[in-house]
Amino acid sequence: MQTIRNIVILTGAGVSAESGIDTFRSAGGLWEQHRVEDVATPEGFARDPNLVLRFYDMRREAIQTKQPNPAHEALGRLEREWPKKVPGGSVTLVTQNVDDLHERGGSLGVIHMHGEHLTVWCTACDTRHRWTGALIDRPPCPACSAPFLRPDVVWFGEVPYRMDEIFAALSEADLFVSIGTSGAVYPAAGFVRTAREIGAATLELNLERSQGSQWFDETRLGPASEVVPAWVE
Ligand SMILES: CC(C)NC(=O)[C@H](Cc1c[nH]c2ccccc12)NC(=O)[C@H](CCCC/N=C(/NCCC(=O)O)S[C@H]1O[C@H](COP(=O)(O)OP(=O)(O)OC[C@H]2O[C@@H](n3cnc4c(N)ncnc43)[C@H](O)[C@@H]2O)[C@@H](O)[C@H]1O)NC(=O)OCc1ccccc1
Repeated sequence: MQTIRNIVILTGAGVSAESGIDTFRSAGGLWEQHRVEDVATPEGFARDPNLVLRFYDMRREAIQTKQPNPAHEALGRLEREWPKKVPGGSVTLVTQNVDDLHERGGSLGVIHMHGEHLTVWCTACDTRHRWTGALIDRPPCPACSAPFLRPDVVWFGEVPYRMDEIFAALSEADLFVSIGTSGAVYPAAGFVRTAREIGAATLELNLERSQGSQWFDETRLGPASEVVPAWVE
């Protein structure tokens, strides 16, 4: 039995579903209400910036009324307890989510590979800042005062954030765990195969089988608020 020291965890929208945040591909999900190419691509933003800014202002407002659930809290606990239990051991939490529920659930150093809704990006002076107000009102950039702030999220066709850190953690992983993701979006959906290639054990915790289930040693089905605390305990 391989000793587990370094754990890499990837989460998706499913970990926040029970906090009342829409997932993307489920019935009535975000991608049913909005065309991806209109609201989550640089081309869509160029075509109709107001539509995109309203879409992210709406999501940001909704997310701020939500609370972390037992899945977020259990992952926060794991991150704190694991190094005590396994000296030198590590937990790296990578999320595709732009919400801050992992942080409010007690996780530190979360890698938001697709960005965060609480930061904004000035496309005039290429600086990032804490979100201050609805972007539809074109608030001035705190650094250059230009009115060109956009959501600090990774749109389709854009390069995800902190990929080198993610691949460095994957290359050291003994265990890769995927939670609440459909495995539909790359490069995140490819991490399980990278983990397998370097010999890590792979575990999927999800409500239903995903597009990547065949790549996992084990899949445990159920709501994240139940299967994640059960796995952490
Ligand atoms: C659609 C797909 C085919 N297209 C892509 O993957 C594209 C193109 C592409 C690249 N490589 C490829 C290879 C093959 C094919 C296509 C590609 N990828 C890109 O463009 C990426 C950028 C993609 C990022 C796009 N931005 C998002 N989000 C931010 C904005 C925003 O949030 O608005 S993606 C967005 O959608 C994805 C949604 O997926 P999930 O989170 O999984 O959510 P979903 O609703 O689909 O599923 C929910 C799951 O939870 C489960 N669930 C539900 N409730 C619960 C519950 N209660 N408990 C447990 N589980 C639950 C469900 O069963 C389900 O399985 C997330 O990634 C999310 O961040 N960029 C890139 O590749 O750049 C180059 C590159 C690559 C590598 C290195 C350098 C350069």
